[in-house]
Amino acid sequence: ILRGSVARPHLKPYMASLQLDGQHVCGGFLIAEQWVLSAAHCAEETDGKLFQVLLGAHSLTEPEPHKRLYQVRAQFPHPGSNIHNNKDDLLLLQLEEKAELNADVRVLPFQREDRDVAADTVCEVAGWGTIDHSGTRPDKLHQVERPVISRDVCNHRTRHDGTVTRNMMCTDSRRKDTCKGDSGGPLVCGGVAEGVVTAGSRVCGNYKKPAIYTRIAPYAAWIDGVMASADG
Ligand SMILES: NCc1cccc(NC(=O)c2cccc3[nH]c(C(N)=O)cc23)c1
Repeated sequence: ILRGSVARPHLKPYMASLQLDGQHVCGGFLIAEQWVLSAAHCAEETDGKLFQVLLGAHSLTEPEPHKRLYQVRAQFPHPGSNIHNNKDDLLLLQLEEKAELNADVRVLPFQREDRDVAADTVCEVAGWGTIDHSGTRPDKLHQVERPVISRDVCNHRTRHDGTVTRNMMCTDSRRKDTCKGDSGGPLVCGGVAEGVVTAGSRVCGNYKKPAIYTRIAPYAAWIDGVMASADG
């Protein structure tokens, strides 16, 4: 998160850190007791290894009362996701067991109504992604508030030039923005997850390249289907 602030500890109890060999790779969030939603791009360079999911954390390194690292039973990238574009950039992770819910570990509801969030709506996004252009990685969760911009503005020739589909949404990226390692985290508007951070053009903090999110509502049926089929 560029030019945001350290989040209030444990006030985003749905946040997950997707880790490999103890290193934070991407964000994610708890959508059900045994399920985390993130971005498919996060699993691209993992060489087939499964993530571990850290829940209940504020600091990535310090001991905290409800912090716990969960093993992942299975990962389900959306079948339409691919390395060449941002389409269907969603990843479902089934935890090895149900997460123990408490004050620091909570499920976040996601939007099921497929209707665009109005432009200028101020939403918030959090993550353990890089916090400056030197690539400094924070120990503590950061957050930032960002206004939604219309798909037409985001698709302008000088911005994302028509590549933002109806299944995506954008927020203004002037100065304050998401960045490397924030992918997979939720864009939360009015207490509901409306989008999932995607790296998009990978650019951070440049107003010419607004942040792009995969809208969740269009994928509600896919999410329900995977959870139902895997839970048995
Ligand atoms: N503001 C939009 C936004 C949201 C989330 C992430 C990103 N930016 C990256 O993720 C990124 C940035 C720079 C080098 C990079 N190399 C790689 C990589 N996977 O090798 C990713 C990146 C941008």
